[in-house]
Amino acid sequence: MAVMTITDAVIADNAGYAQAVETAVKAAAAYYGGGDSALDDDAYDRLIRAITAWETDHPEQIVPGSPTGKVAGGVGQGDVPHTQPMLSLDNVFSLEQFTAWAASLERRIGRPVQAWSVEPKLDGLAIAARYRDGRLVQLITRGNGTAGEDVSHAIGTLNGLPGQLAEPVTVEVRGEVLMTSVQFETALAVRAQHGGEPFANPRNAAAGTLRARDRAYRLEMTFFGYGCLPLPTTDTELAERLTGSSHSEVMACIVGWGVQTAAATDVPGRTVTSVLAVQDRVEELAGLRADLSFGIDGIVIKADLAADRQAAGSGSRAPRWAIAWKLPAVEKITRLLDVEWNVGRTGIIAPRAVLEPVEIDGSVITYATLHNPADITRRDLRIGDQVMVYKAGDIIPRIEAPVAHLRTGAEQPIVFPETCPQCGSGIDASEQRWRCERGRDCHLVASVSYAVGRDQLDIEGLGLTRVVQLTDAGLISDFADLFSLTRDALLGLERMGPTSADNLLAAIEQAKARPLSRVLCALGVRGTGRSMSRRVARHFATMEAVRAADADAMQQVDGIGIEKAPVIVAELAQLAPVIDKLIAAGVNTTEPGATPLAGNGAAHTAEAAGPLHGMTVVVTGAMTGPLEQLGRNQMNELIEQAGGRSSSSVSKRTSLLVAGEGAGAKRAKAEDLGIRIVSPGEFAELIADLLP
Ligand SMILES: NC(=O)c1ccc[n+]([C@@H]2O[C@H](COP(=O)([O-])OP(=O)(O)OC[C@H]3O[C@@H](n4cnc5c(N)ncnc54)[C@H](O)[C@@H]3O)[C@@H](O)[C@H]2O)c1
Ligand SMILES: [Zn+2]
Repeated sequence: MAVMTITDAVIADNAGYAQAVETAVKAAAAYYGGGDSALDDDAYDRLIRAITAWETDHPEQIVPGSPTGKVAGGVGQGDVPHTQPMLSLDNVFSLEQFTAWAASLERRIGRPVQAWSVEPKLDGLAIAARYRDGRLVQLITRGNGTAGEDVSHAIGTLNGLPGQLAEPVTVEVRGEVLMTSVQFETALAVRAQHGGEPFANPRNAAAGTLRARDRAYRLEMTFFGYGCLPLPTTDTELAERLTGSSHSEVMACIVGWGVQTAAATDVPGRTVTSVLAVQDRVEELAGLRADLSFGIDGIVIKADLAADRQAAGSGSRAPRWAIAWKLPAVEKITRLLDVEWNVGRTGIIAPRAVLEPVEIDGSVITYATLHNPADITRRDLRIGDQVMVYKAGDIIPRIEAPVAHLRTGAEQPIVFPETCPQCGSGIDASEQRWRCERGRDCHLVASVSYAVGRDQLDIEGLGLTRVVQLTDAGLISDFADLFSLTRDALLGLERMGPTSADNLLAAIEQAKARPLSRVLCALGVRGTGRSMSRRVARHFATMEAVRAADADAMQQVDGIGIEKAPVIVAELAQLAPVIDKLIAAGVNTTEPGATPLAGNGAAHTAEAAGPLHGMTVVVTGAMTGPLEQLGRNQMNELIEQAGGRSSSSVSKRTSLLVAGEGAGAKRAKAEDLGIRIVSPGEFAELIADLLP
């Protein structure tokens, strides 16, 4: 199990100390008060460790408001006195630390601890529930440990804490209030309906909900008991039974009365008799953490026997007979940079959050799942939000919710797609999970639409609707099948008359003559867009040479590195059936202007002699004259055929700017940098040989 390794911030001087105390107190007040803390637990704990370190070295400078050594950082409030203090817990982070703590406890009580009770440390907030004659009469928060707030208004909203016990006993049950993930999602939805800000995480939602008095809505929470003690009016026999029994016996007793405990979960408390057995159980619980429907932030280990607990006693902040073995933090705050919409194999359109990289439990997280669009709406998520991200074990990281109070006003709404982001078809939004109307054919429609696009094979008359029609009719299973479409097959399609069919066939026929670079681009090899396809085509000159290239040969192409090369080679191999079909259909397999070299397979291109040899050329503004009809991609093709390199941004390395009408910022920048600027007309003369 991971030991905490993150180095803590170091406080440099007294002013830094004062600042740290202020930050920590503010965070704790928000944390325990049900507001949003600006810090995640990990950041808070590191701050506290830094403050503690400073105070150890400068005991004379400790300020009275310091959060260290106090229950709830000293910020808890309330006017209902506790019968016995409700304390914090001391922490350990490793087996060594736990062993040392256990040894010191055994030294203190003067005998070995015979039994340890090992329970999950539920990540919610502590509450005392007072029962009189079996009826739940009062709920009190932990507050400052000595007195808490009366939150009896929450009676009836806590699953697992019955209004009436099975026996008419007078007792105080203590336990944790939290929200399960289902309760949290419901809370977010209800809150959004009422125009409230989202809760940052389940713990925050529980804290806020427990203390809220006059909300127009009620939210359900969950209670797990982990302690029980007598009240002053408890009858003597029961009082003695409670104080004289082992912790595990008391737990069994409250379960019998109808109170829910961790025994009802996948992580029940266990009693074990050795430190090593404690460690085993801790590891087991840690392994189960990711799959739980509620948060745990550690494991609580208690001396089970009443005699051991009494002998150990308590300090002012924490009992000496119990310890929290903390697990690594699985929740961090980071920024939501963007939302991507990915289409899965079956056409499911799933949003995915792009995050400012953040380290959680040893791995760097850059993406998080958002499941479905309703998830986003429920959370009122916005681009730029600070968000609480959760990642435990092997689960996919998820965004719990935004930390709404950290908003600056610069956050932007998340734009939902109106058509399928992969193929452009309609979206079926009737269910929670959106789906492309093409379902499993989405990828086919997308890849064919891409292949026939203007910058690839440029087949006129093959818009999305036609591609969908051909796909739905089962006439194509990849874009190469287009070249074997028959007139009869086309005529069988709806809204396809003889003229349209002939036009389409003619357009397809024309596409067979496209240069190799266009054909390569149409294949849609990952990581190779238009300009990379041109470079590959010019380098190898023929499809045969491209296919014969291994990773080493592929790496000779300008811009293809050691990582990309094998990926391209592998993808081309996978596309072999499609390429074979293209060749069989008579599609052109050569690049004009490039001639293949024997030997190393690299082509000898005309570029050495080209008029733009060695130049980096940028095009901006509207083209006129002989270049008027050319799109950017075609301009770039020309530049590269002329031996130059095309680029989209002006920098010191730019050799030439072709500035058409309406050229603005790029022109100004080129002027600043003293770069040569030509008009479209001048440029056309420069490359006149290459123009048709
Ligand atoms: N993010 C913030 O700004 C911020 C501010 C303050 C505190 N915190 C976090 O709160 C924690 C410390 O606060 P704390 O004193 O509330 O908790 P603690 O870690 O000292 O533990 C004591 C609490 O554990 C809970 N608990 C859960 N399961 C239990 C079990 N089986 N038996 C007994 N107790 C159990 C009880 O509520 C009890 O009050 C730290 O981890 C800190 O990161 C965060
Ligand atoms: Zn689609």
